[in-house]
Amino acid sequence: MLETEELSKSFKGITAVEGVNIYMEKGESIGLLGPNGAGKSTTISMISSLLRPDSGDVRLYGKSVIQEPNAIRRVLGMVPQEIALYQELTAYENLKFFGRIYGLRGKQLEAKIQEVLELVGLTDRQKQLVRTYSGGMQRRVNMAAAMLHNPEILIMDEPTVGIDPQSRSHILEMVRELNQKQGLAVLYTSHYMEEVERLCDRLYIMDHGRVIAAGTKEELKSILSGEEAILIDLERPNGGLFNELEANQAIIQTIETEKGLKLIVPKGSKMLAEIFQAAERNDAQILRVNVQVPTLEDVFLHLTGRKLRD
Ligand SMILES: Nc1ncnc2c1ncn2[C@@H]1O[C@H](COP(=O)(O)OP(=O)(O)OP(=O)(O)O)[C@@H](O)[C@H]1O
Repeated sequence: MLETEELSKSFKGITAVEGVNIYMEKGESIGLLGPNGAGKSTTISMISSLLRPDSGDVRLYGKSVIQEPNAIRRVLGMVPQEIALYQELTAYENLKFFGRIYGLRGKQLEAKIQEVLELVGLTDRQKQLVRTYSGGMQRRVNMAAAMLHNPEILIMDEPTVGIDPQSRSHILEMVRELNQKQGLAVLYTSHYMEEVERLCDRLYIMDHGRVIAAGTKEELKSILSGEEAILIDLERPNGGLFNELEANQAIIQTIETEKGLKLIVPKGSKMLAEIFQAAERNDAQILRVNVQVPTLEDVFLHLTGRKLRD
């Protein structure tokens, strides 16, 4: 249905996106995952025809979006990262305004406004000024606005950044239902691994403007199928232990965590005795040790050498 061909974009000599190929089938839920500055927003701006690529193209049902931008605007609902609403109008008035831009009028517009308000759970609050809403509620109005023209594809740019946990959970649930029950195709960008794991069928991992890995969650995790993670909770951080483990050739990666350390080791390697000996040598108090199968977070770390969020 939708695909990009070698999309590239630079800003004043800085490469934001380079050679990105992404495709999306009808009704699919795709995640675009990467740290800040990876090029996610730039990519979706080009997909939605808001930004012209330096080279490459976007195709909707085989036709170039650059040549026919209106075709994608008709089928696409876009929820931008920034809240794009009139603060001094009510949610209802905002939706009326956006509905008119989409060419909706009269009873049809009225019915659609009520339908999308219901969808985002704001029917009861529709007559209140948007500025009195929480960030999460404003984001929900943004989503409602993106749904007014019955889009086939919903693109969401980090929709849960900076909002309260209740609204976050509400948004995730809503997106899942729209995708699974109504067959809406979703392109979801995030730097929260758990969100894309919950929502998306397939993932593209971006870093420094490029797609560095793509596939289903299972496919991506199989990159690390030969590895496992050992989580070590320490009474307090211990630099000596970290340095010793980091220097150990048998350990693939040593990462500091909130509670202590995480080691990526070859599957089945019998490292525990060695870890306890190292702890003793460094006077480190181990509270708990857990062995874990790799997560998508580990896959990201493996591919980039960095954590998703610092
Ligand atoms: N309009 C612009 N002018 C100059 N540089 C830009 C512009 N838009 C993006 N960039 C740069 O391009 C790179 C990619 O940015 P982009 O916003 O696409 O990343 P992102 O993955 O969406 O990150 P974030 O989560 O922070 O939005 C960054 O280095 C950014 O500073």
